[in-house]
Amino acid sequence: MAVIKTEDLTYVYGDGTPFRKVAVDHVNLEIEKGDFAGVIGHTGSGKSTLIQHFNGLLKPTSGSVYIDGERLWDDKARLRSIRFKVGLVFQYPEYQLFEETVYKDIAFGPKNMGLDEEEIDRRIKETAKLVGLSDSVMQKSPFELSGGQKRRVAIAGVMAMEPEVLILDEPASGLDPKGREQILGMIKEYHKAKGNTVLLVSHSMEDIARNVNKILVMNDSKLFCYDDTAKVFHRSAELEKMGLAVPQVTRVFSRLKAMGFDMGEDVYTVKFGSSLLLDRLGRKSAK
Ligand SMILES: Nc1ncnc2c1ncn2[C@@H]1O[C@H](COP(=O)(O)OP(=O)(O)OP(=O)(O)O)[C@@H](O)[C@H]1O
Repeated sequence: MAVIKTEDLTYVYGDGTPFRKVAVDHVNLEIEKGDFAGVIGHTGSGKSTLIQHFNGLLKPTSGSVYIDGERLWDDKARLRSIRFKVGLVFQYPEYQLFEETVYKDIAFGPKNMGLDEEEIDRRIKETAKLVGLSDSVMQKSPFELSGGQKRRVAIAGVMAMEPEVLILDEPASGLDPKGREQILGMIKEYHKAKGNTVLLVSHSMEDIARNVNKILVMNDSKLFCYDDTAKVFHRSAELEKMGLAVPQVTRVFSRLKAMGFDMGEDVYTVKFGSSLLLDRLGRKSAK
């Protein structure tokens, strides 16, 4: 069974006003348990509006959202437990840190879930390790930390709730290249360790290509596709028409393919690095 399913999901901002805007338009989607998916689309294509339906932050104007087969909004009292099941990390989550210590900040979500102290402590230690926060940092004020570290704390706070689905809206935005790598690497590690469903909204095709195995493309409020990374990058001409730059390495491989160098499917899974390219070219020219 799909962990997230939508049926004709539609959301309209400002309905009945002159500012009416259909932000999500009849989206039918099934996301399987364990998928690690990138959500891409140009600015204003509906990515954030779509994901905010998955934990009941937004109520569909029409259509339905199911989490683990349960239709959201049928029973409002159940929404709280859905929010524990589907963790949402907003852009710049570090602005929401407020506790005196890093430890207390990460503990906030698990405490709200009503877990006992021992379980909270176990989760905090496990999550801190996963996101690379050392013991010495745990009793510091989050405000003493660097920007990248603050973001780790904020993300760890949601991870410690052990949601079945973790959704992150632009988790690397505003960080320098090293910081981006670290945050994305840590999310990849989390997925590997937990096997939970992870959705990563990003403007950067390079970030997406290197990390996920599925891609959801939004275009003009509609779902363009939800498919394996390799298959989506195969549609590079259509993506470019939508203003979505295909990662450079993929583009190079596409051009080489058009020139008669057939390097097979795996190049679209974006195994970065010139060694692969040289290896493939070497093998081709040796034939
Ligand atoms: N609160 C709001 N009120 C009115 N219109 C909104 C609101 N939030 C978003 N919109 C509009 O809905 C459409 C979809 O916005 P959304 O933020 O979901 O897109 P996005 O793909 O996440 O964009 P970005 O990549 O810039 O974050 C856009 O046209 C946007 O202007």
